[in-house]
Amino acid sequence: MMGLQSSSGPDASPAIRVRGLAKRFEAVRAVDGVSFDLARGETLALLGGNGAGKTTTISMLLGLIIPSGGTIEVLGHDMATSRHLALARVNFQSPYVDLPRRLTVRQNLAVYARLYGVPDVAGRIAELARDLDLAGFLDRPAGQLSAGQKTRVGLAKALINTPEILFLDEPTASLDPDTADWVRSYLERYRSAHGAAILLASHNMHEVERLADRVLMMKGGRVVDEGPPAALIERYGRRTMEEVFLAIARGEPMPPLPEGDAAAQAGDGAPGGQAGRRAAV
Ligand SMILES: Nc1ncnc2c1ncn2[C@@H]1O[C@H](COP(=O)(O)OP(=O)(O)OP(=O)(O)O)[C@@H](O)[C@H]1O
Repeated sequence: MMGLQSSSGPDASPAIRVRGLAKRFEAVRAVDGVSFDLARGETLALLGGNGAGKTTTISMLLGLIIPSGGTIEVLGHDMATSRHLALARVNFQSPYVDLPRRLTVRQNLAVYARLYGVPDVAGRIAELARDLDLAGFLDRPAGQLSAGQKTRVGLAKALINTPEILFLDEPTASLDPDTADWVRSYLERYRSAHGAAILLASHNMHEVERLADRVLMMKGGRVVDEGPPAALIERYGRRTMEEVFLAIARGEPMPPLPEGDAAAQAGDGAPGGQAGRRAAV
């Protein structure tokens, strides 16, 4: 059986592979040559100030916006030609998407479960209601929920098809610190139980430090730096990701390159990389 899983087949591919991704809105280069991989089981945070190009990037990964250039592979499928094969196996959560307000939480989840072809709809809803503590408002119209309850329902919707890639936009928005912490632990458990990859957009740097294996810093539609949060904090000589974020957003002077890195990374056309950072900032 091993032989069937060739190293170039869909199962060996990263969760996401993006090369030279670009999107122009008339004169605005919203995304301008972005390349990165998201490994299976990895959590990658997409960071950047307002207008950096995060939402446009995620929208292209979800097939909601057609790129002006570049390629996207999701779970080994080219999004330009076979996006339907990829989209059935991913899902997303965003506080900016409202569920139909008159349908109850249970009805909403059932609609999404059927759209994704979930085999045991009632069973999956019961499971998520237990995991995300929805039981108290499962039969209430979605329009009558508090902001924090809506966030949890949004997560349940995002997990309904047990996705292999989860796109999260501010997953703990409007949650009190205790519930936010609990949701983060739940996401970590979900990721390890299912080997799922997570692409996270968040302005909460504490959340990023806690959840992300790696961070992509975007500015002006380009990736200006990348690395694990601890490595970025060390390289920038700061104490937290919040301070790193501010340093990059404000274009503060870069720290010196670590010994040996300059030669190794100069001219490196690989995703991100210090050469790109120098050029882009
Ligand atoms: N439909 C559109 N038409 C024209 N310009 C757009 C459109 N969508 C986004 N832009 C522009 O593209 C750039 C990137 O926007 P994007 O929403 O991707 O940024 P973002 O990093 O998600 O920002 P935020 O943190 O504010 O959500 C911005 O300059 C924005 O004004």
